[in-house]
Amino acid sequence: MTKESYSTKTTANEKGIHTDFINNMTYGEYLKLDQILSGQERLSDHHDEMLFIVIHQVSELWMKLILHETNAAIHSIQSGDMQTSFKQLARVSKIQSQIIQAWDVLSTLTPAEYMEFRDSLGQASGFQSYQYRLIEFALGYKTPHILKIYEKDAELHKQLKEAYEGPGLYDVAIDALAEAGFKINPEVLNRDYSKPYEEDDSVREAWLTVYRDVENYWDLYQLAEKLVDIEDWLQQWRFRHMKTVERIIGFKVGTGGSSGVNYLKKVLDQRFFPELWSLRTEI
Ligand code: HEM
Ligand SMILES: N[C@@H](CC(=O)c1ccccc1NC=O)C(=O)O
Repeated sequence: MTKESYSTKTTANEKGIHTDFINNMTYGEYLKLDQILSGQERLSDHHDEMLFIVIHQVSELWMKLILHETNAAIHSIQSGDMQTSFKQLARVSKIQSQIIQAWDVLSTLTPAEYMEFRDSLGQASGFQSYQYRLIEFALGYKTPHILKIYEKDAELHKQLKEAYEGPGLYDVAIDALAEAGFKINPEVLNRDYSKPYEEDDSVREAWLTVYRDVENYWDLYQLAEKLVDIEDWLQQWRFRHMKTVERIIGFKVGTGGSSGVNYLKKVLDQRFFPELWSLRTEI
């Protein structure tokens, strides 16, 4: 052994080992494909259960990126970096338009095929998707009973509670209105983020001015339209979910214990950024 190679060996610290691993790393190792591709375990031996699992997993992966971008956008807005937030929020909308395509694939599942493996799902339901709830919270949409679903898992419950009690995208957008000099009701500015948001006249008036005087409030206008895009896509996702469910299980009750399609129809009435919609009637 030469002195040189000996010395590299003995001085090989963690960084060296890490570099060595990266240099020899394969595509599959980097993407952890062993982990990802070993997670499609059908509980029935039904051919179509694979479709059902993959659609959900793909949707959850996209949700992970939506959360990553939305939380980053919240930070960007808080630090006054509007341009960066526009880029992040535009990406969220594009992802949403991708996820919606999944309903077309799932609609190829016939009602009879689904009924052949539905029993294997037990009481599991999309109702329990914690990433979906984290997205709702990040958008500022809070419903009091939701956290109860996760009470049995202390760590998950803690993570959700933190997001539930923190400011959402709409809260920081309203702060940006105040920052720009708009008179916003102090009760809104100091509100308890864990309470469902209630429409407010001062917020609607501020957005109205932004929409009427776009040239002077270009950043805020762009921010508002990005939020409208996101709510619009989310409602489209909800609508396609509801219609796909009706197409596949009709009006059967849900595995999660809800009334099924009628519950999903009711959820469609809930709004995220109410003033951004109501102002349009007044313009
Ligand atoms: C055959 C396909 C599907 C059927 C029959 C179905 C059915 C249902 C039903 C009946 C509910 C109401 C809760 C319950 O009682 O279970 C629900 C909720 C939900 N599902 Fe699905 N679903 C399907 C596919 C999907 C997919 C692909 C996703 C994507 C991740 C998804 C995500 C959700 C979410 C997030 C909720 C909660 C909605 C809310 O509370 O606002 N579902 N689903
Ligand atoms: N709630 C559905 C079951 C269901 O769709 C589901 C079951 C397990 C994992 C994800 C699911 N997807 C969305 O709700 C049903 O009532 O058939």
